Amino acid sequence: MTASQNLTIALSKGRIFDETLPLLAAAGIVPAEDPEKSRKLIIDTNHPNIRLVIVRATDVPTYVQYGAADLGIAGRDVLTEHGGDGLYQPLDLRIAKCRMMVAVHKDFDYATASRAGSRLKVATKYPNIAMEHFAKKGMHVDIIKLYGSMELGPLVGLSDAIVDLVSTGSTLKANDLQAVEHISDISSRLVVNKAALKLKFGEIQPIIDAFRDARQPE
Ligand SMILES: Nc1ncnc2c1ncn2[C@@H]1O[C@H](COP(=O)(O)OP(=O)(O)OP(=O)(O)O)[C@@H](O)[C@H]1O
Ligand SMILES: O=P(O)(O)OC[C@H]1O[C@H](OP(=O)(O)OP(=O)(O)O)[C@H](O)[C@@H]1O
Repeated sequence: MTASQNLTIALSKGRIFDETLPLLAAAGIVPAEDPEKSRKLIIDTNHPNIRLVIVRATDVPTYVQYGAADLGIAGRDVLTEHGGDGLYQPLDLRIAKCRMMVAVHKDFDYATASRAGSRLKVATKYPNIAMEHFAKKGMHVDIIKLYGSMELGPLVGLSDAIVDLVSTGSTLKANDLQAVEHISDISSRLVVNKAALKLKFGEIQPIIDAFRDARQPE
């Protein structure tokens, strides 16, 4: 019998970690620590050869692409912005579900602004997704790249619109914004380094199978 190979799984703290815990459990993997309580970036598990690395959500594809992690879990938003080079995406895990939307201040006349051929200023953390969306509509936009709190953009005159994630809608509502266009449905996916899948197939495939069986129905 050959010894099991080491596996590294990249996860982000917060909702992805929380929603991944039941899937990990279904694969028999239990983290030794809670990353919310620990400052450690490498978390051991009940398997001596499986460890978790805790990284920013937007960095998960990069760790997996370069093979610093064999597997990772990332939102479709993050994967689309990254481009997906070097990544095998076998499974939609149906977690961290939300929608990518265009939103504006509730008093802003978006219908007119988007028709008149005027340039629209759009603040977003997702410049590629936003560019593609407005290009398809034939609209000219100036993209302003932000790293968070996009909802502030229209309130302080930084932008006319935002492209951001919406779940309950309460962040938009609390900031007098409204969604005007749906760009795409978002959920998180399992991503696997393509070389690791070949070299560590015996370790990785059972995890893919366990996640597939344990995910919520559509
Ligand atoms: N309100 C939400 N409801 C459900 N899923 C969400 C929501 N906001 C974001 N997500 C999904 O969860 C993923 C992780 O979001 P999270 O808030 O943990 O990281 P982040 O703060 O967006 O990323 P980073 O730390 O890299 O800036 C996102 O990429 C998206 O796919
Ligand atoms: O429609 P809602 O249920 O209000 O959710 C939408 C909010 O969720 C996300 O932010 P998040 O909570 O991840 O904060 P962060 O981007 O600062 O991490 C997103 O960027 C919105 O601001």
